[in-house]
Amino acid sequence: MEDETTESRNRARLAILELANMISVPMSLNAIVRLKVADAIWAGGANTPLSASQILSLVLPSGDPENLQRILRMLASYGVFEEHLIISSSTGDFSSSSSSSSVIRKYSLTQIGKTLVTDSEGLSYAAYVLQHHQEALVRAWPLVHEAVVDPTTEPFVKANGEPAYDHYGKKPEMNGLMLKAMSGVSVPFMRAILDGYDGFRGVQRLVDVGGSAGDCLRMILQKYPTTLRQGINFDLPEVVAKAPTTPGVTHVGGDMFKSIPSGDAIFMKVSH
Ligand SMILES: C[S@@+](CC[C@H](N)C(=O)[O-])C[C@H]1O[C@@H](n2cnc3c(N)ncnc32)[C@H](O)[C@@H]1O
Repeated sequence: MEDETTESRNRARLAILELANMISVPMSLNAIVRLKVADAIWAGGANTPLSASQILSLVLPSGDPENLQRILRMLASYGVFEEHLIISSSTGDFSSSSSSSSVIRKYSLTQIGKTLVTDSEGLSYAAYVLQHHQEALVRAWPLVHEAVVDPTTEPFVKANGEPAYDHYGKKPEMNGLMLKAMSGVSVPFMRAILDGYDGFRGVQRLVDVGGSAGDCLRMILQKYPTTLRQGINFDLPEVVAKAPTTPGVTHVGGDMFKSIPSGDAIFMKVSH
């Protein structure tokens, strides 16, 4: 039998513990999004390193800075924040020790952290984080093994009694969050695509199947204002009912499994 004390065996034990506790990472991310920490640190571009106490004073009337610091440290280890250790002679900050010279931990945003900052259009990846950790989805995760035991009913349905999009459609707050999450992810993605891709050149009537709020079509229309005459944003009726009015974009509600509108070109983009 293999030696139980070998280095590789010890590494494996640590790895399985880390995997078992992995849920703490997205849940911490969810917490800092709910607390709006990224916008507080960013402060219009300042991105000045702040202590947990300083961040807390910006986001809540009161709270526990030590617990916030635990979350910040955890996410710093995953590259969301940069931790700055500041040597101070004496402060009232909880994060410093009582000795005459102590260390204060401060946090700024990394490139990853900046994806959570609300931009001038009111968008960021924050809604995507929240969308992925809303209760209905979280309820389904412990049932993933059921997809193996009985694949006829997906875990989401077992947990919530109906398929995800039926569920979203009945809950305006989930529907709204889904629209915001998709816009937050798709606008920067589409900007990057359109920088180097010109496959929509010459298309006059373009259909986006599952187009959500219609952001992708809006951006394509902006790139081809003279040739692209009509964008058809096709999505579920509840979704297009909430989509903003956009010049050149016609919102059409329906079920893509039944039929989709015709066009010179039809595209479909998933968020990831
Ligand atoms: C992952 S989102 C992608 C949204 C958008 N294409 C983007 O990339 O930002 C999937 C979209 O498909 C839509 N959808 C789901 N089932 C659909 C159906 N049966 N018919 C039409 N649209 C559907 C959802 O409402 C949602 O807007």
